Amino acid sequence: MDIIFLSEVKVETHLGVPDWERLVAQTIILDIEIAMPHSHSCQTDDITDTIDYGVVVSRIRETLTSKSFKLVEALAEHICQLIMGEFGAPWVKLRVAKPGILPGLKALGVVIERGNRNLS
Ligand SMILES: Nc1nc2c(c(=O)[nH]1)N=C([C@H](O)[C@@H](O)CO)CN2
Repeated sequence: MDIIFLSEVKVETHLGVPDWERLVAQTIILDIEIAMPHSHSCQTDDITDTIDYGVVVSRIRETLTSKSFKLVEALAEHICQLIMGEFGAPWVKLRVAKPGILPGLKALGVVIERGNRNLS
């Protein structure tokens, strides 16, 4: 299985349980692993045979600027479903970190995996 990774992707979004928290956009940090449906591009050297990671980042930024979530869990689910649904990835692992929310810790958040990495 081949994996595309996107490390420490900073995205502006409206997120938080209390209503006041969602009034102003905050920066979240994503670490993403995306399984490829096949490894054809390793032989063909052709961008159309793979998942274009630039397009993935653009779609994530686009959707997270237009949407608002209360829970990091719900935001993470939305991003995983977007990547699998729009880009045909059979498996995604996503870490969503909210920095600077609680005193005494750097960041908090969730890690979720969706799909089946053995399908690729
Ligand atoms: N499991 C979770 N717990 C909490 C979340 C969350 O998204 N998932 N969010 C909050 C608040 O938004 C907090 O980060 C700031 O007030 C609390 N707990």
